[in-house]
Amino acid sequence: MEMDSLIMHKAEVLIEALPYIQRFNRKIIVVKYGGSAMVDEKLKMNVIKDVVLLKLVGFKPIIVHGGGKEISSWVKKIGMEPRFVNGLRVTDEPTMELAEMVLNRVNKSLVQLVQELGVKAVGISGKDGGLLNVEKKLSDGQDIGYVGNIKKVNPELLFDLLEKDFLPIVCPIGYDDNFDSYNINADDAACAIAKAVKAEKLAFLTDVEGVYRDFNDKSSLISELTLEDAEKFIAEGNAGGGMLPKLKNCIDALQEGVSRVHILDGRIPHCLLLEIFTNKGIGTAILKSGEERYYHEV
Ligand SMILES: Nc1ncnc2c1ncn2[C@@H]1O[C@H](COP(=O)(O)OP(=O)(O)O)[C@@H](O)[C@H]1O
Ligand SMILES: CC(=O)N[C@@H](CCC(=O)OP(=O)(O)O)C(=O)O
Repeated sequence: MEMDSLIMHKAEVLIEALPYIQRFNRKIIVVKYGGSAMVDEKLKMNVIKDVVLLKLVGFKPIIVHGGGKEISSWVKKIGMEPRFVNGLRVTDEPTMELAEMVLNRVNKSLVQLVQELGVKAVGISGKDGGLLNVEKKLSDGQDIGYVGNIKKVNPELLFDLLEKDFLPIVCPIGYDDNFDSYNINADDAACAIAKAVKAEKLAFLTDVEGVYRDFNDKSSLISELTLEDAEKFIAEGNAGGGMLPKLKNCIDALQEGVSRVHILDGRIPHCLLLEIFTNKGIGTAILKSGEERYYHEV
């Protein structure tokens, strides 16, 4: 591209972003950053740069992160075999201890990256300020150990942090009423937090392009799903593995007041910016019927 047209193109990209910047000004965006999209430091930095940019242009982002892959690798290191039932980790006492250590470590590594970029971040778990109050979760009646079902969210601490211009980074560990520690699926934590703070947007960053109509056919990526489509998709058995809890959480979030939910490929550099600031968007958007995906007003 010629120098002049390159500069012009850059200006056009910024202008295209304008309605989105206006639309989301001072609005809360919850970004669920999955462990499967944390494969290397460069990728992590790209994701964090996007979130920092969102913050600096006036959005109020909250990161809720996972770290499932890293927990599994540490479980193996201590000679145990990771076990999952319906996408949830079977969490005995040693696994609980390890999961909390690993998630706290991931948490502080994200805090560091944000702060290296000059934005103030505070890393907390669901224990802090009573953010996530849980009860023991059973999976199809089966005892899967210290896995938490979120009973109540107390978002006060998050509002205080946002008010003081901090970027909150939350790891999915919580207490029950007896102050026993529980491991929470990070998608569940992100959804519960997005509902409690009435987020404008909830974006799941994962390791697939989005939702495929047929998981074995990579050309069947769905760019938009209505709530009803998503319910039908699940009922027909098309969502397996980790996508099932993710889609259920998407439906729950939309029904409980979150305006837009997205499933994005966190391995694509700057996937968040591409989704939020361009008229093309990427990944899968789950919308209420009649809602438009893009904003055009200036
Ligand atoms: N129809 C589908 N479309 C996309 N992904 C699917 C589908 N069905 C099952 N999956 C699985 O869901 C996974 C994403 O969920 P998960 O592994 O829990 O990610 P994360 O760690 O980001 O939460 C994908 O890697 C894929 O294997
Ligand atoms: C109960 C349960 O399954 N907890 C998850 C918490 C981390 C998580 O959800 O991480 P991802 O988002 O990277 O999958 C786990 O132990 O793996």
